[in-house]
Amino acid sequence: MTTPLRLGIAGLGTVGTGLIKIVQTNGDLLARRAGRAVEIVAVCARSRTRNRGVDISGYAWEDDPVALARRPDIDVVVELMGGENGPAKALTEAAIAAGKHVVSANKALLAIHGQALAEAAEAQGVSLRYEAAVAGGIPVIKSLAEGLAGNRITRIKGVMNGTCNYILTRMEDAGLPYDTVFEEANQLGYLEADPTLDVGGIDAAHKLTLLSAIAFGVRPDFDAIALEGIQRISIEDIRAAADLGLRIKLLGVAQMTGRGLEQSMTPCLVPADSPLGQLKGGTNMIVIEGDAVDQIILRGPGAGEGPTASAVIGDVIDIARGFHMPVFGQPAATLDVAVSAKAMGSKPWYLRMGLMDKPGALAKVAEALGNAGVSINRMRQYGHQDTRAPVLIITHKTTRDAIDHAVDLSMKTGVVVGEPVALAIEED
Ligand SMILES: NC(=O)C1=CN([C@@H]2O[C@H](COP(=O)(O)OP(=O)(O)OC[C@H]3O[C@@H](n4cnc5c(N)ncnc54)[C@H](O)[C@@H]3O)[C@@H](O)[C@H]2O)C=CC1
Ligand SMILES: N[C@@H](CC=O)C(=O)O
Ligand code: NA
Repeated sequence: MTTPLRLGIAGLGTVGTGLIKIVQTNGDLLARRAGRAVEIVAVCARSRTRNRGVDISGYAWEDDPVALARRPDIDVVVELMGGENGPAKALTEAAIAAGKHVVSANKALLAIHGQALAEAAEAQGVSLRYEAAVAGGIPVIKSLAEGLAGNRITRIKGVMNGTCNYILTRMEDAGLPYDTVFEEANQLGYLEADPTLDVGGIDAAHKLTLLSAIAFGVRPDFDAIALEGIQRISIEDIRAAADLGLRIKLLGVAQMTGRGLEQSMTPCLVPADSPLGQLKGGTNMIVIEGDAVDQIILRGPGAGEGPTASAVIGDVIDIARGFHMPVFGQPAATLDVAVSAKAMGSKPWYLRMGLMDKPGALAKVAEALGNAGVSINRMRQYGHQDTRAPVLIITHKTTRDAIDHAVDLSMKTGVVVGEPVALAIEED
């Protein structure tokens, strides 16, 4: 008789509760597929008594996550607490040191400490798996590390934060204000404990860090990503983009160029009728390009209870089956230090600025752009607002540095009111 695989779960919030529901509901199926029973032995959270809609009375309780990690009756520690440092890091390190496998949904922890944790796990011969950490229910880690393992990956791009996509698309479709759609995302269980990680693009950049490590064989390096959140995007931008046949997405791009690995996570404009432009709500999409496969597109729920727990249990089943893989798809010691640049390549840009409503204002801004080497493709002026004349400029292809310089020079003309908004247009 094969012994059961015994789990200890740290964190009983959205994802932890989802995991318990799957184990309790699909126990027979898991046992058949894993070849052995999967049992929850012990759990740990801040509150023992909170009503979670699941019965946890049959599991041992631990107040201290590290004590849970060290329990001799546990084979796999599932870390669903979150946080880049603190108890999540201590528990993961303790579990690895105690020779336990770890399954985690914690992209922040892995993006910042992934290299050290991977080296420790590989030295101990245990698995450290994190499918839930990137794009929730989409099996993107498996796709890259297993299905596409024979490809030289050339580019990854995609929408990797459900909260941001939910906010941007609900504001446009339902004409609802930011605060209302933010609360809806909260109710759906999409938000990080600190939601500035979501809207600041940091959560999505953590995910891109992990994908880049697997795809390009580089050490996880969060600081190598050019980063900007969606906080400055207004309903005016969403409407102006729609008028141009475009939609705003928080888009991650990682590509190997002659200059090295270029990585960015920034709000971008994409054609409204493209697969990325059509993406609604908390859905994520990852486009992967490889030398042999050409292009594949993965689309699915990137957040929420069921989808995220689905990814966690997939990792647990792999461990139950005895499947073992290096943390980032190749031994951590062989990962390169990334020759990376916080760059975005050359693209057309969207610029929205408010100009003083006086003769010559537009000419001064056009001259400023010219002086920065930025060439204008098309321009549109909107109805005046008080003494302000909003103007939209679409440039020919140019670099982020040139756009930043153009914005600086425009501000120095003295005719720009407020902060201009600059968004790259991702055409292909
Ligand atoms: N909610 C989602 O859609 C997704 C979440 N994730 C990740 O999954 C992890 C968990 O997320 P959620 O379930 O949404 O969080 P949550 O806030 O709903 O739940 C966190 C749980 O951890 C427990 N916890 C936190 N600190 C603790 C401590 N010091 N000691 C004991 N227990 C502690 C809390 O009591 C709570 O039960 C995070 O790393 C998050 O980034 C990943 C993908 C999607
Ligand atoms: N907060 C995240 C949850 C999943 O990773 C998101 O909104 O995508
Ligand atoms: Na995933």
